Amino acid sequence: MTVLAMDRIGFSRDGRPILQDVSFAVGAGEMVALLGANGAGKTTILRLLLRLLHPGRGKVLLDGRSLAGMGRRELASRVAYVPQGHAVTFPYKVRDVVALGRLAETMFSPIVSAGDRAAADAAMGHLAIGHLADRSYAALSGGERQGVLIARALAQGARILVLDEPETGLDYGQQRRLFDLMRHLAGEGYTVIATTHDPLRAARTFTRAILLRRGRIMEDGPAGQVLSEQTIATLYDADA
Ligand SMILES: Nc1ncnc2c1ncn2[C@@H]1O[C@H](COP(=O)(O)OP(=O)(O)OP(=O)(O)O)[C@@H](O)[C@H]1O
Repeated sequence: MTVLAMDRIGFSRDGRPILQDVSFAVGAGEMVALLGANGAGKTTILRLLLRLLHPGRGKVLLDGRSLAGMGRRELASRVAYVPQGHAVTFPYKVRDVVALGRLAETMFSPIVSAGDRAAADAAMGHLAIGHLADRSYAALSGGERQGVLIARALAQGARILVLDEPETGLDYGQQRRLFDLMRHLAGEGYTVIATTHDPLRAARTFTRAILLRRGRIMEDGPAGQVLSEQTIATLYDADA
C-alpha cells in the first residue's frame, strides 16, 4: 500500500526547471535508492517530501493526502529526516540527541518528559545502541553518529525515513552496518528513501532504485535490474 507519493511534480528555481513531471509511489517496507549525477535533483526531491520546499506543480501525498494542508506536527510524526552525520561542537550526550526527536511531539518545548526519555531509550534499544547513551555525541565515529540520527528519527515516531547520502564519510564496515540496519528497518515495515552516490551498493542492497537524470525520472524499478552497467553509464554521463 502506498504511503508516500509524488504526483506529476514540477519544481523550478529562478525560472529554471529543476524537476519535471516526477511521479512515484512508495509503499511500507520499501527501501528506495534515489540516484543521479550531481545536480540531478535528488536533494530537491527529499526536501519536497519533507515539505521544506513546495512544488510548483503537482502534489506530494502522504497516505493519499496532500502534504500542502498537513500540520507540521502530523508530518513530523510520520516522516523523519536523517541528515548526513554532522559534526557538533556542543557536548550533547547521545541520549539527549535521540530525545531531540521528541521535539516534534512536544512542540519545541525545551522540557523533555519522562515519556520522551523512554521513547529515546526505546529507539536506542531498537537499534542496539543503548551502550552509547551516555557517550558524547561529538566523540562518536561517523557510523555511530548515523545510528544515533536514525534512532532520533525513530524516537520521533516516524515510519518513513528520508536519508541524505547516509554513507558519506563512512568506511566500508560502517557503511555495511548502516545499510544492514536500514534493511532491517525496511523488513519491519519502515519505509526507507535514501539518496546515494553508490550505484553498485544500491543494486545489491536496496529493493528499488529511482534514477533521476536532469530533473526527470529515467528509470524506476527493482534496484538489481534497473542499475545495469548501461543505465549507470547513461545516468552519470552528463553529456550523453
Ligand atoms: N538554493 C538553491 N538556489 C538555486 N539553485 C539551487 C539551490 N539548491 C539547489 N539548486 C539547484 O538545483 C539543482 C538540483 O540540485 P539538488 O541539490 O537537488 O541536486 P542533487 O541531485 O541532490 O545533487 P548532489 O548530488 O550534488 O547533491 C542543481 O542545479 C542546483 O544547482
